[in-house]
Amino acid sequence: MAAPSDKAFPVSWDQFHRDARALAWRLAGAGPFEAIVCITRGGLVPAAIVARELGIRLVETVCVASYHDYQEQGALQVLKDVAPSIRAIGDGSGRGVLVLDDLTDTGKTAQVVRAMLPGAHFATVYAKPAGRPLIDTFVTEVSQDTWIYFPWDMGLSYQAPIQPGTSG
Ligand SMILES: O=P(O)(O)OC[C@H]1O[C@H](OP(=O)(O)OP(=O)(O)O)[C@H](O)[C@@H]1O
Ligand code: HPA
Ligand SMILES: [Mg+2]
Repeated sequence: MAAPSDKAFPVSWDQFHRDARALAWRLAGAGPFEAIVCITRGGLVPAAIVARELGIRLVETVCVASYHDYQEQGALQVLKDVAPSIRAIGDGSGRGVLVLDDLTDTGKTAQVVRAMLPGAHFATVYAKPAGRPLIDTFVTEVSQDTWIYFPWDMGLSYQAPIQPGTSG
């Protein structure tokens, strides 16, 4: 089991939209892409934004789950594979396919999907150092001991002041 992350990187909807759009700008020169494969569930959100920016209407999912408890990675499960019609792109290599996820952490998820589509272009909005070598394009790198808090996982709540004992 990995050590719990002690730094927090909270991301608002606005910031996520800006960062996903910045990813689309970087990807605009890396294509053309015939299809997007998004790694659910986190990849669904950047996939919607990038698909809109790059005009890609063929969007497929590969369903992978590994973090079953908060900050704890368990056995990686592929719940749904990539459709044969998408695997056939690029003469079966995946060339011309854009694989999208919200982030790469240990890189294990990207590694499993890379084995399915070796020639595909892999992109994430955020990357940690261990996963970075598996990703072709990303926007922001955070340290390995940082936990990224996505807007769909959060709600408004009271924040204690940095200086203890000074709350009003
Ligand atoms: O690089 P790794 O260490 O493999 O971790 C990265 C993966 O972990 C999270 O997905 P998760 O399995 O939690 O499922 P979710 O997208 O449904 O939240 C995240 O969305 C990435 O897909
Ligand atoms: O830093 C993270 N944040 C959210 N989900 C994650 N899944 C793996 N790492 C992370
Ligand atoms: Mg995921």
